[in-house]
Amino acid sequence: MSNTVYIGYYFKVKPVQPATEILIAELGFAGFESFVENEDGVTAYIQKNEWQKDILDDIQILKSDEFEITYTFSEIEQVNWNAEWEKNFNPIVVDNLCSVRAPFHEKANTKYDIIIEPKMSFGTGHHETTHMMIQHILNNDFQNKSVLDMGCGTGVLAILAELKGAKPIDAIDYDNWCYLNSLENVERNNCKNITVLEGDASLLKNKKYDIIIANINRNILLQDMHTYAACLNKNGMLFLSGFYADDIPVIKAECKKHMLKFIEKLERNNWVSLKFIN
Ligand SMILES: C[S@@+](CC[C@H](N)C(=O)[O-])C[C@H]1O[C@@H](n2cnc3c(N)ncnc32)[C@H](O)[C@@H]1O
Repeated sequence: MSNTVYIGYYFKVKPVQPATEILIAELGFAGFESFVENEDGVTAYIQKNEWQKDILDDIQILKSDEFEITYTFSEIEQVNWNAEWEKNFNPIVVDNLCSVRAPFHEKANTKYDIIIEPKMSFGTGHHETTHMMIQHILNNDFQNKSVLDMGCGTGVLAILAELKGAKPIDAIDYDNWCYLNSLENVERNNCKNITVLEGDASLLKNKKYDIIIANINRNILLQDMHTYAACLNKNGMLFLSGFYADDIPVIKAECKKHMLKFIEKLERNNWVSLKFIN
């Protein structure tokens, strides 16, 4: 429970994605500190002493004709974050094998039981892309493989990789909150083989991995593909997600440029996740 005074903005977004994701990114840059997503959009919180009347003036997505975004806001004396997460984070189970739940949920009866304190980071397993990446990890051999989890969010994929026997594992995110949250979750799940790093693809000079997992977005993946390809050991596997079915041709073309061979596609609600090998 925090005693800080917050301003809460309640955004309704149509259609909800990808606009909500973009909105959260922009609000984060503007100083908003915490976000709770729901089926209509997102509630975003900023500390009152960080707030100004024109705080939303530079939020570009609010000016877009492609999305309809409405909002109200109000001052909140105290935010009970635990209650907020409890309301918004349901445990999930992937293929009856892996569950992702919060500490306040009951212990799951699956082979892999991952505990995530989601806070603000992406990666609760609720998102289609995380779900499919979990499926890829479940379906492939990770035993004793070196792994990079690029854009690790809460660290959920790196944690599953360790549970499947991978080592060593680097989990990287450029967002400070995700970096801190991943460190917390790695410890919470007693992982011993994961190094969490704050940064981006520029950290990957001279690094080599047997497996690279990157659930980010189309543009970052296209931009950094040459780096991923250079970091992948011979016979390595690359798992990509964070984009739509329509983006498959451009992602495949970029991979082909780097001699990465397409192997498999998973799809959920128009989001996709692809496997490549080199
Ligand atoms: C879609 S989330 C995926 C989180 C988690 N891996 C999962 O599967 O649920 C993408 C993550 O990538 C991070 N990210 C975005 N661009 C990045 C970049 N250039 N370098 C490193 N991390 C990045 C974001 O901060 C975010 O946590």
